[in-house]
Amino acid sequence: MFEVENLKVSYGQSEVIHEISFSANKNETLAIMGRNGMGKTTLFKSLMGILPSSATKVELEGTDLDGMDSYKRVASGLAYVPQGRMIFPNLTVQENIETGLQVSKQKKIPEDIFSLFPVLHEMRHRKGGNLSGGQQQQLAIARALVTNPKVLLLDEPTEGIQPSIIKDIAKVLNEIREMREITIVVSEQVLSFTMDIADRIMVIEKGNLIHEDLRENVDAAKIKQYLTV
Ligand SMILES: Nc1ncnc2c1ncn2[C@@H]1O[C@H](COP(=O)(O)OP(=O)(O)OP(=O)(O)O)[C@@H](O)[C@H]1O
Repeated sequence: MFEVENLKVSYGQSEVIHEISFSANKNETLAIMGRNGMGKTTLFKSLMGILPSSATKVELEGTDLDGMDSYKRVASGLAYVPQGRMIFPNLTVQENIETGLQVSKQKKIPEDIFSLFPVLHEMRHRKGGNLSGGQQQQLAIARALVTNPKVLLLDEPTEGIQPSIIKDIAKVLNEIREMREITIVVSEQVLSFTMDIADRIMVIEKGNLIHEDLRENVDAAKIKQYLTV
């Protein structure tokens, strides 16, 4: 279980995340949806320890992550696929994935990574910068997965990706959850995508979680309203 209680994040004097609390179970996918500027990236960066925050609890399966450096959070089981993917354009696909291996202390990329992403195997000697947006997204997910996370955080994975490829990303995230039984927390603006992967959908607005539905009870019209300006 991944538990966050009363998380606050500020830029200088300006508080942009206001005492957010949520938890996500093992083998659960939670989507946090909201428009641009509502605080999704700030929330994820603070969970990774990239931005300072205060909370009464940030815990992963009993391990207290609050105040921990990013690299220790990764070693404790948190992995992050940032918005914009942030792969290394001048490293090959294989080298990009290998940067994640340092954490898991494995030497070789596990076989299941290439079974999940056959295209990355085909392209393993190409430079990351020469991949399409969808392929780069797969690469960023693969790089995060080789750290053997218990929780995978993905910040707007569909951004800038064409609709047919969005379906593939949804499929692979469902496969990952089935294979590894991990927790996935994804920030998104595309409801059709989150309906394909999420067990639960929350809405973030101006740094507050203001709405929550189980997928089977989703009021699509209401969520779409929150997502349109
Ligand atoms: N470095 C920063 N300094 C000051 N304010 C910031 C900074 N980064 C973001 N903000 C503000 O924090 C709020 C939340 O931004 P954030 O980027 O987390 O939103 P988001 O939901 O991820 O949006 P997007 O999808 O556009 O990235 C916004 O009001 C934004 O202007």
